[in-house]
Amino acid sequence: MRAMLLVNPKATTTNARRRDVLIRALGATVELTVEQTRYRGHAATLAGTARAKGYDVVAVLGGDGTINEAVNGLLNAINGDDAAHLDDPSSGRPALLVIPGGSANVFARALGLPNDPVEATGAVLEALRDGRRRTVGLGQALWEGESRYFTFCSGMGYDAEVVRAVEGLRGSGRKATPTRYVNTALRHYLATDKHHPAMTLAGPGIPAAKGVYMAIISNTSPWTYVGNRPVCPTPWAGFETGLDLLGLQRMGLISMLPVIRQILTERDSLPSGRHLVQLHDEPEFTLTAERPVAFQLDGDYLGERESVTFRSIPNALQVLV
Ligand SMILES: Nc1ncnc2c1ncn2[C@@H]1O[C@H](COP(=O)(O)OP(=O)(O)OP(=O)(O)O)[C@@H](O)[C@H]1O
Repeated sequence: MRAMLLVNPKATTTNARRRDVLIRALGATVELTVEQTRYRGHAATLAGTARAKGYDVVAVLGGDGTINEAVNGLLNAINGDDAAHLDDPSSGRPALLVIPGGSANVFARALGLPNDPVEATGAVLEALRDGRRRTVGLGQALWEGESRYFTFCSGMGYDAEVVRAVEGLRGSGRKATPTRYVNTALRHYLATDKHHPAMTLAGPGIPAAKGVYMAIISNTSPWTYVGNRPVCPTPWAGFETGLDLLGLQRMGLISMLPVIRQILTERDSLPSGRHLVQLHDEPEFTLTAERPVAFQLDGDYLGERESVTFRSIPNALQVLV
């Protein structure tokens, strides 16, 4: 079995020692090629090359950003995606293996992997030896002739504004810790527009919902973690179903506090409240905005957009887990 390991040396919790331990462990089980990412987007190119060269596995040591790039490289194949037309498209692409090396590691943890890289390495090695695979669906966002796949979430509005603000802080050298996200979210709440909702949600078979301030689009649950606590605005979302959505039509504290309390409490029922828009297991929907709205995907800020379509891509990848 041939595997390409992509290491992002700049990811928050990745270091040379962890990388070397992992290389030794994986190298004893598979024929291993190791590549370090050198710039933004490099993981996509490397994963695309791995697929073109017929590798069986693409392994990633890094955070959710690097995993997102690798997944996009695997699906946007260099010579076109000939797997999309297979009954099971995942079987025509290298399998994915992830070892958490970022700050939040949402994708890895949502798959049930331990957040500790050493323990996670043990778990994925076992999966590799036993051939244990899980087929997962992905989300795809499409806007203005562009598109990108996402593994766990996308968002428009306030949450994307917070992602943008945290990215700004990281640009000035500060790390993205859970505390920093929470503090930035609280500070930014004072600045976000709470009086002029910009978005309308619509889709095939979905009644139009107007006046949406922010929307979280999920391919799995949890949406994120604050430390060890899972945050679940869309508790029914899963890798094996279509996309879920939670939209907020009120941004005042009286409306938001009960919702925040509910999504921070582990529960199987959907959040309840009068000004919520919720979708479960949908193949496609579109958010259109009266003015450009902040947009994020797997925690990566992607600018301001006026219309984004979200599509579920079933059976997209096999993950060794
Ligand atoms: N050599 C590099 N130098 C600078 N940036 C890089 C390099 N290699 C990859 N990147 C970029 O770093 C970004 C962040 O990496 P990654 O997501 O792996 O770690 P993280 O940000 O610590 O984790 P998380 O996404 O969980 O917060 C990615 O978008 C990737 O494009």
